[in-house]
Amino acid sequence: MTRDKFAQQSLGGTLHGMVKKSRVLMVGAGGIGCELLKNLVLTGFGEIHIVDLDTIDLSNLNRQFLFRNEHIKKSKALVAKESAHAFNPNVAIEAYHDNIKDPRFDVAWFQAFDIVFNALDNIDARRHVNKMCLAANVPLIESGTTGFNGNVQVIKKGHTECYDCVPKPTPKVFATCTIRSTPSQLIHCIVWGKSYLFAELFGISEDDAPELDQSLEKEGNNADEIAKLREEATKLKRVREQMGSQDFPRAVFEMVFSDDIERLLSMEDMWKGKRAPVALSFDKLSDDSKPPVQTTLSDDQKTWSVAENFAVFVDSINRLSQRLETQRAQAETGNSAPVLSFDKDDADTLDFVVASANLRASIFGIEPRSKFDIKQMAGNIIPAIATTNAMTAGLCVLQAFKVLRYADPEQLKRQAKSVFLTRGTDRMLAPETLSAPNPECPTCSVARITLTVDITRAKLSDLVEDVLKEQLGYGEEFSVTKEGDLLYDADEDAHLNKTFSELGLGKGSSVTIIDDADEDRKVNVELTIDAKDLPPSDKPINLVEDVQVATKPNAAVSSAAPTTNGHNHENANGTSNGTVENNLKRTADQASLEDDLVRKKGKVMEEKQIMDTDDIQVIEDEKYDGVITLD
Ligand SMILES: Nc1ncnc2c1ncn2[C@@H]1O[C@H](COP(=O)(O)OP(=O)(O)OP(=O)(O)O)[C@@H](O)[C@H]1O
Ligand SMILES: [Zn+2]
Repeated sequence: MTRDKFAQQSLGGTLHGMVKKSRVLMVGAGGIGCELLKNLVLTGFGEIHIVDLDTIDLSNLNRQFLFRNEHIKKSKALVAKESAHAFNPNVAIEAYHDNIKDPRFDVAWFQAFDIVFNALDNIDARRHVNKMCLAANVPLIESGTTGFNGNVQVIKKGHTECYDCVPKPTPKVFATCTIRSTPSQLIHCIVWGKSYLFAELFGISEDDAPELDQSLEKEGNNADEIAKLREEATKLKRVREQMGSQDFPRAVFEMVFSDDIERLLSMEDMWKGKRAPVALSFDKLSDDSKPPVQTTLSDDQKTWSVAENFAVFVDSINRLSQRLETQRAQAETGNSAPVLSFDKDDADTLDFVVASANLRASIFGIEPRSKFDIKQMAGNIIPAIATTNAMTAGLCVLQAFKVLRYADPEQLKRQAKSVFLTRGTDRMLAPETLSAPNPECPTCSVARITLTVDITRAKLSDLVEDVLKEQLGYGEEFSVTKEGDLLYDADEDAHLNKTFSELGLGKGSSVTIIDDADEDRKVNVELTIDAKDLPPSDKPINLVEDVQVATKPNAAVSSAAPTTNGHNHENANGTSNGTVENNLKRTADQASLEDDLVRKKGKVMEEKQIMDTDDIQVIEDEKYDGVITLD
């Protein structure tokens, strides 16, 4: 019996032949990636390339089953290749321990694949691969999971929505005043410990903290309170100068848990109808009885008492100060001063944030939590679930079959699905028809033009004046951006005299041109740079071919975002939550009625040995103890 007999039987000869001949790329070899690679190898995908920049961590082993203890600190891509190859030596696997954003993975490299799979954990890398697949015109199967939710989406340039067609929500931010003056939940105290106290003492200042919303200050609200908060931060900077002295823990403690709280209390208006905070005393807590700090630290599931949190606070602040002092002593003069950053897996930083958050919580009458719980909250951790990854990876392969089978893109659009995996609704899997591209999408509704540029000679002004205004016919109102950062518009001319290399624009990088004219607006254009040394007598920047930029159809502006599916609530991990809100969906009752038909049909299929992977729907059927029926 040949190794691929079963794959051939279940897929049928034609599709199986296509699978065997295919050349695919998998980006990311983590939770979804390990499952997906196993599926691809066992199904017999002929040539599989894997890219992952990371090394294996102990915390990966519970679900990333291609990795074992002895692989810790080794490259994920290389170990995944070795482990998976043993499942099917007929498959060729190539592994790269690298960032997918590396210039060596250019458009031509992407073009050599039949399908690209994203098995990533961050929006930035997903957007990059999305862009490369659009540029290379290669179908992309995008996937993501968060806890029990998963989703898979097929992206085909010009025919379906791309990853950027539906804008992604920005991460949650908290108002500064809630964090600094009036916390009402433990998460506010954790953000305070992590993004304010820790950052001010050991890291970069709060001005750079992404979780704090500074807009209140900009709008001039609560002027007195803001002034007070600024004063506190300045005082804390002075306390920071005492780092290394024996009195440092006391100085920090008394400032943030005693003096600042007393000052807050003096703003009586703030506490009308609210529980007023109660300041803590360093001396009293020093005298309170508590176990040795190592005993407290050894139990991360227990909620520590105020005295225990106090002991951990003092202990961790000493550990962190010593570490920073040592780093400073070793730092070379002339380099910027070393700083520490919060990492949920760095025990010193986590202990400090847990103790600080719980002490602050006790001041404001908020329920404290265990170190284990606070680690999840501080690290924005949503537990990764192996089963969700496995199901999602399975769905990726089912969609890949459609990509291989339907060469005609419009047929593919009709046959392939965007699938949502979710709990808490009638159906675990909700397949959806793919939407058409959003005509306003900043990524896929763009025209792509290549420029030959001598990057050491060409200036931004050459691009603006010679290429855009002169050759492509832009008026005065347009902007030039690089990865979302503004380089030029009618009010921003600071960079005009800089060369491309000074602006960090080299081979393969690109800028986007957005026309802001009132009428006949041109479609967005992405200019990709082909860096070349050009003779000094030549112009330093040239269009590769004669092009004209089309104008936007007026109607498209209002018909913009295809938000018909109500599914696009993306969370931090980049997966949508898959809530079923669409009226077009069948109800549970309808679904179970259909189940009977499905089962009958299944029987007939079994008898006739018809193997057709199209239109697979999975329905959880409670009447039959959660049996899953494939239609
Ligand atoms: N730019 C990138 N280039 C290549 N690989 C990337 C890039 N960004 C992320 N990855 C990889 O994508 C994978 C995503 O896997 P997963 O979501 O399971 O994350 P993880 O880091 O393995 O686990 P966790 O974040 O839950 O600890 C990781 O292995 C990560 O290294
Ligand atoms: Zn798009």
